[in-house]
Amino acid sequence: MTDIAVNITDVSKKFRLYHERNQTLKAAIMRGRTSVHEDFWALNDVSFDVPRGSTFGLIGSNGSGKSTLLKCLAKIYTPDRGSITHNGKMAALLEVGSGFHHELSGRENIYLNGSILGMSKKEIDRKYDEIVEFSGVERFIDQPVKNYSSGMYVRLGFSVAIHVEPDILVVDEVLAVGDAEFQEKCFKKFRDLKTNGKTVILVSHAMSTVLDMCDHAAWLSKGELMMAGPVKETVDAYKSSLNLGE
Ligand SMILES: Nc1ncnc2c1ncn2[C@@H]1O[C@H](COP(=O)(O)OP(=O)(O)OP(=O)(O)O)[C@@H](O)[C@H]1O
Repeated sequence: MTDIAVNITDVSKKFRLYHERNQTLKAAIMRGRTSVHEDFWALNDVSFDVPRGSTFGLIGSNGSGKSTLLKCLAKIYTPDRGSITHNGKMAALLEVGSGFHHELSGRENIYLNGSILGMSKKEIDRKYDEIVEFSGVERFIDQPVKNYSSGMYVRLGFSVAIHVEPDILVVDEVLAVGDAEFQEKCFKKFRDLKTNGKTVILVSHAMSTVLDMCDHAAWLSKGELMMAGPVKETVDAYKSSLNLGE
């Protein structure tokens, strides 16, 4: 078995930025089907490995490409160049409410989201009570989730994701919307996963959290990898770049 949970090699991802030169309907009709756009590379030749069993922080300023990279990991986006390979079962919690159907109840969404993440109905039946208990939203479990607060969404989403028992758990900044008690519960869960040799990849703007939780980190800036390695060195380098006005 390899010591690498995720290998990212020369990953680039581009988006199209559309520019409307003239906003009138007449101009749009005259222009026909052609549109004016430029290619924007949100990730540019990014390569690094995530060691198995590490808690790995992804850091960098707003718009540096962290969420785009996580979406490539979770196969929501396909990179335009490069490759990503991972060893083991992956579960991802990316945006508040992603994978949930707003009209359905919390109970129905546990089954929907659980099966999207690869659990069988039998497995969800078995874990259902634990999922609800960890989420702390028991009272509202039969209400449509469109009435949930963002913290409640994240509680339920996180609870489903960890009950998939993934080898690699990928979490975007979403935990920040949970309250202090729930965040502490999540951090405890990260420690348990680490003790059991599982890998956690998380995005955070809170450097104290990254230093506290992670052993490794990668720093992205404007879609490029600036540094990947032990957490302290990487966070220090990122912080000094901010003092210098990166
Ligand atoms: N679907 C999209 N279409 C066009 N541009 C996009 C799209 N998704 C992301 N981008 C652009 O890609 C860049 C990287 O965005 P991304 O969300 O990955 O950054 P981030 O590091 O996660 O930022 P933040 O810390 O603010 O969450 C940004 O400039 C953003 O505008």
